[in-house]
Amino acid sequence: MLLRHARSLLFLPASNERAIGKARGLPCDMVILDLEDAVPEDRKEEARAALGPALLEGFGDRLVAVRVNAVDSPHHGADISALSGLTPDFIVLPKVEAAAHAAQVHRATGRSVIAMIESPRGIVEAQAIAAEPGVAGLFMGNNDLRHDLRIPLDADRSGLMLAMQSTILAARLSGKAVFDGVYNRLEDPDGFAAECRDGRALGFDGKTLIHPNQIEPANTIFGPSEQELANARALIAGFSGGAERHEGAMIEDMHIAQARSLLERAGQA
Ligand SMILES: CC(C)(COP(=O)(O)OP(=O)(O)OC[C@H]1O[C@@H](n2cnc3c(N)ncnc32)[C@H](O)[C@@H]1OP(=O)(O)O)[C@@H](O)C(=O)NCCC(=O)NCCSC(=O)C[C@H](O)C(=O)O
Ligand SMILES: [Mg+2]
Repeated sequence: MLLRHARSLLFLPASNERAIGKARGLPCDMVILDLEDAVPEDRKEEARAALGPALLEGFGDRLVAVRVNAVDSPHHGADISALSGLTPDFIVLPKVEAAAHAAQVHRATGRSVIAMIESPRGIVEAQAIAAEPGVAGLFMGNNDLRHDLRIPLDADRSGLMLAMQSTILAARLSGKAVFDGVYNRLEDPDGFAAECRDGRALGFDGKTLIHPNQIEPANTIFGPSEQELANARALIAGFSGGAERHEGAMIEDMHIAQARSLLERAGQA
């Protein structure tokens, strides 16, 4: 699967053997083995040691990533050493504030990097980070961002809008994939679905997740839906060029291109 086609990207602590086993049967598009915030200090070594067996057994046709600790963390060096000889599809690098940080990790691991944008400096540098050749995509880190921007955890996302749109803009300028941040409330399916719809409407390709019960709704909402696919097929079938009327709206070449990428995403191009 291409990174930009991923809808559901599930984090789990690399120290959680049960969650690793469970992920192999879940319908997520990417599994992210976390060495950073989901792993307590006294289990970092155990988490690193779990990477080899987990990656060796693999996760079927799901994309696989490892999130290391940030470049300025005391754990970063040991994380990079633990990756020697391992070949996850991507390295997720948190708290990226300079393109050079991502380039450094790409050089050290030989893997494509997904850079997390989760600080004011990261937002300001997002265009340079996304343009770095070793960077395949960007993740929003809205929890860290709320902390740095002093946005209360229970406030809506209006205070994050500039940051999210700047990150999407940066990714698109360089033709990279970009994914929405996690939703923390595990027992609020309506709130989760609303945030997925909001994320898709903003332009994110998919959503990072923290729990199995978030996968199906993310897959559905980042879809595309059967109705959207039917509309796309009808649009392409009826189009002969220039500006035309289609079901009461003007369509032009770019609408056909958009319809084709929807079909491509659904494997129906
Ligand atoms: C959030 C959790 C700690 C909740 O755990 P728990 O209450 O134990 O979950 P459940 O009892 O509901 O679990 C039911 C079964 O599902 C499995 N499970 C749970 N979570 C996962 C998962 N993420 N992946 C795979 N499987 C999972 C349990 O093992 C149960 O299975 P079974 O026993 O067989 O029935 C927990 O969900 C969790 O740890 N989630 C991931 C947390 C994480 O990785 N956090 C880091 C990413 S968040 C982030 O990046 C923030 C960002 O940096 C920012 O700044 O915004
Ligand atoms: Mg974070």
